[in-house]
Amino acid sequence: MITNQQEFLPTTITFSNINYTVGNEKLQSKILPPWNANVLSFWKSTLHKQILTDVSGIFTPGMNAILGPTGCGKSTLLDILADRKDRRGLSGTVLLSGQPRPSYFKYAIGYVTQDDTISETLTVRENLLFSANIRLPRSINMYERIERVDQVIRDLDLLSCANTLIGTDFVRGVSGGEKKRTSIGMELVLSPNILFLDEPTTGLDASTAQNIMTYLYSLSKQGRTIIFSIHQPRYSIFKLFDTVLFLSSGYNIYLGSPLEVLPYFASLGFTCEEHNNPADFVLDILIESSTHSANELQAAYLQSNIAERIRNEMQDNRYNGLLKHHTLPKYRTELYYIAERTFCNALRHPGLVISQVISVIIYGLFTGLIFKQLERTIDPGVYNRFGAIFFIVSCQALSAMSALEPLIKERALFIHEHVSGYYRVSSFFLAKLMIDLPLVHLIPCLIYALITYTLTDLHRSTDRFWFFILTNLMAKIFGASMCYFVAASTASFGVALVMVVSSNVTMMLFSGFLIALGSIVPFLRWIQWISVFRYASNALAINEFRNLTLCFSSESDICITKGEEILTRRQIPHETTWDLWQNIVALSGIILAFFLMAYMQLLRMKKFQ
Ligand SMILES: Nc1ncnc2c1ncn2[C@@H]1O[C@H](COP(=O)(O)OP(=O)(O)OP(=O)(O)O)[C@@H](O)[C@H]1O
Repeated sequence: MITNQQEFLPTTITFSNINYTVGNEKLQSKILPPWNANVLSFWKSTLHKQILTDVSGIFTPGMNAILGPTGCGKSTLLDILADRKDRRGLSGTVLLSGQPRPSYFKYAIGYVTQDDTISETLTVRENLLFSANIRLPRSINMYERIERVDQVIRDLDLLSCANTLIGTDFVRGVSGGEKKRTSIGMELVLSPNILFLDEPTTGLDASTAQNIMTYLYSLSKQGRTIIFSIHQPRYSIFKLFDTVLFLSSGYNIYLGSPLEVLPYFASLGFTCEEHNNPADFVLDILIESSTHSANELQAAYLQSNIAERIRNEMQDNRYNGLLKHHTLPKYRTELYYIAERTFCNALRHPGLVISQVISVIIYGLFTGLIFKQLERTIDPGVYNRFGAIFFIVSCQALSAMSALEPLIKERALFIHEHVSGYYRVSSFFLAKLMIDLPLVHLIPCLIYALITYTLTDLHRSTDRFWFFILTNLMAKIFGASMCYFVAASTASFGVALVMVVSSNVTMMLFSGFLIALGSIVPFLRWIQWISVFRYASNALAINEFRNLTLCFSSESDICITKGEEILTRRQIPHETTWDLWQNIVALSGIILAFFLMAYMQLLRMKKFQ
């Protein structure tokens, strides 16, 4: 139970004439008459749609529930009140205790998402500590933060699972209820006056849902304003509410005390059967009502005494509680905590690090066995050496793709934390590069490169060895940089896979190893200049064939062909040192461009939902 009886200055959220539309009205009027909307179903999401219509009301300290049938606009209204919606298509005003919301509003409130966006590879305590460390002001020292986290753990009854991982696809973690309570705890360490929750009971069994709502009720009794959307609450939950707002097709049908719900609907001619749950009773009415009657129900409500009382309360400005100013922590503190979390994440993700290491060992041995005997002959030695080079480069660049799925999964977490003002984008990005790149990419890359170099009969010398390692690293980092960019650009794994595979296949075609570049139609030849496979393979080819003497056959001792001649025949420039290093410079440029584009995409990522 709640032991921290901190009192909060009562804070209200007043909203007037909220209208919200999505899509393009012009597009609808122009496109629909000549075309059938069903045929153009893929355009439907961009067609004009009114989601909320003239929604007004006030939420005061206590339990404020937004109810209604599915798709009626509950989450949309919640996001608008929490300042998480794109302002395009939005009109009306939202006030915080009678004043415009400050710019840091969304960073100073608590917002719990429906699908519990928390780090799955951390324990309950580690997640809470991360939130406390990164979001609490500098004036609160480490001991106080730990004390606050312990307090939240006790309050949320999470002691028994405090050191349990949240859980991934591979590792069973906490239960659904414990995960939801951890999500709430992530916000409570901030001790916010206002807490928004999007469907906090969805997916939970009846007793867990009851526990969560009872806990929220006790929080509201501390003076907090708790605002949440909810689906079909049981009566035992419904009676915990102080204010209920019923929405139907985006119209507010009722806003007021839950105690007055039944008398109000009775006055409209809807009689509730004895022992029926009032929430179920109203939801049944709303499910049966069409948009047209939702409009009429809103008009009836606006003329009621209850609506009149709410309007007076909205004018009243009885409460004046505001939010504490939100400040970001020092850059290096932020970087430290994100890097620490990324490190745990990488180590505890067996699907990534361990499987990567095992697969590169197996693949390294396989490559080594296949290309074990690289004869110093023109035929098949030259052919096999080029094959080995191209294969090694392809393995390095393509194996980075295994990081794509975890990166896409992490996207939702990044968006939630970014929107909630946990950290700067640059510190998130830098921490990922500092930790993920070596752990997830560079170590497997080095293992693969060392095994293949040891087992194959590639041209050996100290200089050649180091250059081989460098080129392998560049190919791998390129693969990783492309995955970062793609994961930052799309939320769909399928689309990401298509983007990565098609770009790599195109670059492979223009490597000069599958088809002579001069044979390709001239207007497509420019692609060779952005082909990472061409630069990396050329670099390794020069490394291999320079100063290599080749014989006519294994049995022959006539060894007069120089490796340089082979390079000339393949039109690979190799005369000067720059000819070799220009490939590394080009690779660095392409890698840098992908990292920059990934960073820009993260910056551009929607701050709204
Ligand atoms: N960007 C958008 N483009 C098109 N339609 C949208 C968009 N955002 C919301 N909608 C539509 O607006 C309506 C309200 O959505 P919202 O998510 O707010 O409903 P909800 O009441 O929370 O539903 P549920 O209870 O099922 O979560 C839905 O019909 C939804 O499809």
